[in-house]
Amino acid sequence: MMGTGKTTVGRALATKLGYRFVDTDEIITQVTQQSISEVFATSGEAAFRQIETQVLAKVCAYTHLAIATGGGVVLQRENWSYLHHGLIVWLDAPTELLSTRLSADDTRPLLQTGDLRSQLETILQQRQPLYSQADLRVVVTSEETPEQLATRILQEIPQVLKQPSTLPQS
Ligand SMILES: Nc1ncnc2c1ncn2[C@@H]1O[C@H](COP(=O)(O)OP(=O)(O)O)[C@@H](O)[C@H]1O
Ligand SMILES: O=C(O)C1=C[C@@H](OP(=O)(O)O)[C@@H](O)[C@H](O)C1
Ligand SMILES: [Mg+2]
Repeated sequence: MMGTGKTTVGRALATKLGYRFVDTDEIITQVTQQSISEVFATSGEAAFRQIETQVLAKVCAYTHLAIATGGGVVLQRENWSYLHHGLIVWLDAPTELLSTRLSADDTRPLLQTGDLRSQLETILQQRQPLYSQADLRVVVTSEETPEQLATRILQEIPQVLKQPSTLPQS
């Protein structure tokens, strides 16, 4: 979800792994030569989603790469086949924390109309079933730095790679 820290924590995670890092929004900004807000304003959300899918389709093929996506990447069914090239981490943060973080932020076009808190709640409610399809859910609180969160993600990844029930019996 927007504001949970995908861009910030994803970068920290890549550093810890010795991986490269890309953010799909940053690539979209580079290829369109427009900010995300400008893409939404001039071309609309549907066009943005098409570009996002094209970018994801390219970057998902790389190994040793941590990818931060936009929070709406879960909305397009075909994106899931690309996401599943890797391990999908869901940063799950309460709307209260998100609204504190994003109250002075005007870079997320979907949050620029109406009351921020209720917008976040509405979008989160719609997307929760999609986010819950991720491989790993990490609950975000205000207490941990991006580096601490990245460390915790690294600690939790082995548990989803080696589900006891899927291991061969010895
Ligand atoms: N663990 C954290 N602790 C404090 N602030 C954070 C943390 N993670 C992200 N932030 C801040 O929250 C805001 C949103 O983070 P960002 O990485 O852009 O989220 P996303 O990419 O999920 O929308 C930024 O201002 C960022 O600096
Ligand atoms: O959730 C969304 O629909 C969006 C999230 C944004 O990225 P972040 O999740 O990094 O804020 C960005 O892709 C765009 O504003 C749409
Ligand atoms: Mg981001």
